[in-house]
Amino acid sequence: MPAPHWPAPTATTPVTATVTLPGSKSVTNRALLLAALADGPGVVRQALRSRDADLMVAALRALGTTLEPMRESAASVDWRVTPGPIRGGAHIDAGLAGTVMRFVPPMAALADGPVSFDGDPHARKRPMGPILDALRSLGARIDNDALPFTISGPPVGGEVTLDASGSSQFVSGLLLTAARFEKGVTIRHVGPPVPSQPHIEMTVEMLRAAGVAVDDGEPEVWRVAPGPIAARDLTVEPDLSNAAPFLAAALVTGGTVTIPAWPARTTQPGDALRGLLTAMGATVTRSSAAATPSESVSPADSKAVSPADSEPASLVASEAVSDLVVTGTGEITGIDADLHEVGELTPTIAAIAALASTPSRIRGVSHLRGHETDRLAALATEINRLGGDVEETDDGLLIRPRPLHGGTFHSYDDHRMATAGAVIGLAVPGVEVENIATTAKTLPEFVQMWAAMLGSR
Ligand SMILES: O=C(O)C1=C[C@@H](OP(=O)(O)O)[C@@H](O)[C@H](O)C1
Ligand SMILES: C=C(OP(=O)(O)O)C(=O)O
Repeated sequence: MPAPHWPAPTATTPVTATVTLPGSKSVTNRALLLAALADGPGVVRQALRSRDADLMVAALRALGTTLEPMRESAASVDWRVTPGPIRGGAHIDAGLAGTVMRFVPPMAALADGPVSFDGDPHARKRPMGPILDALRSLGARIDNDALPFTISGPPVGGEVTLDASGSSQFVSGLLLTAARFEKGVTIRHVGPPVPSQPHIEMTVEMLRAAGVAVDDGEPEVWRVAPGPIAARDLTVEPDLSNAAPFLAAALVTGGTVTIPAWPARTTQPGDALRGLLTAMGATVTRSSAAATPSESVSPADSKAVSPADSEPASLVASEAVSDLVVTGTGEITGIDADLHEVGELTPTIAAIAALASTPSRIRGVSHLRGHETDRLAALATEINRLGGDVEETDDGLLIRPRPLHGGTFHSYDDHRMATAGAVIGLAVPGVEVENIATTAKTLPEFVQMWAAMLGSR
């Protein structure tokens, strides 16, 4: 029997809360994969625990990597990762995780036997063609153009041309394993612009921090020399994209939300929230003040690893962090924004825009049709179901102000749709989110954290 819909809590007063977020999905899954490919045992601290991260852990174990928890809590875990010979004969469940279905196949191609992949029903619809074709031209054999498929190798590497306009993960996936291919890999993108550039920068930075030579000097070309990937001890930053719905609550309720440990410098696209929320009427500041314990919201775990007791930070981990403080007035201004580089923020920005007093236009995100669901269609359908006025365009959404009413907000198994419903529910009584449990993809404790933010625990 399906779980009952989640009645999204309405905020009756301005929210005042400090919200501590677990680790970034994108950094966690890159760090684990690189550790599995490294030249010796390494450590990944404050790794996220979530469905996508669990799927990555299971995939790496199936391929012969040993992952042992050194310290764990409900929301995060410090992993000791010991690489092993890459084992064939494995079956990998990618779930609905882009980082598993695009990052693991290049590693699996190096296994000593065939490796099969499958995922959730919708995962079979997510674009895979360009990365599978690229792996073929580098020497792998693959029996399909999407999930499910079986891959065998080994690929020797070399030069490949692909169209990565559908997903930056095609580039990141090849880059992460490229140094382990005999000839390395040169990737040349041909086609409309590649989205999510910060995620590619994240990949390049993490590779360089592991001693891999990456030349990205020529636009849309990435060259990775063959060589070892150094084992590291790194600490994962908090997930700034998952900060989005919580920070949205400050705008929607005219309150203040503080996120501790916001990195001074990061490749996470969530950092763009500072500018986006300012444009929508928030005041955004950084402060080094410690969180007030009584107001603090963190995933329910008494043993949580706090950034303060972690080991020395790596390049990717924050060398300097501060609190990010977002304050709203309750009045929201619409926005005209190209979210091409930060597409995963779109559902939250659209939810805030649906509550604004002026129209919004979101552009540059046609690739969102290949995400967990067609996010443009899903956002338009669900906001309009609540009485909204949202129009899909070729590459985005037009969102015009209109009073909303309660009703069911479908999540389409998309964590960011579910949290978008929660944001709207803050201001609109009677919103019920279908399948709120899908937030487990990247933030299993979303419901508890949301309730705690609203002061109802
Ligand atoms: O590499 C990554 O970790 C990600 C890249 C982006 O994918 P797309 O380029 O497909 O949007 C982003 O949307 C996704 O959530 C995570
Ligand atoms: C697009 C997303 O995820 P994935 O890594 O599965 O592509 C996302 O988290 O918004």
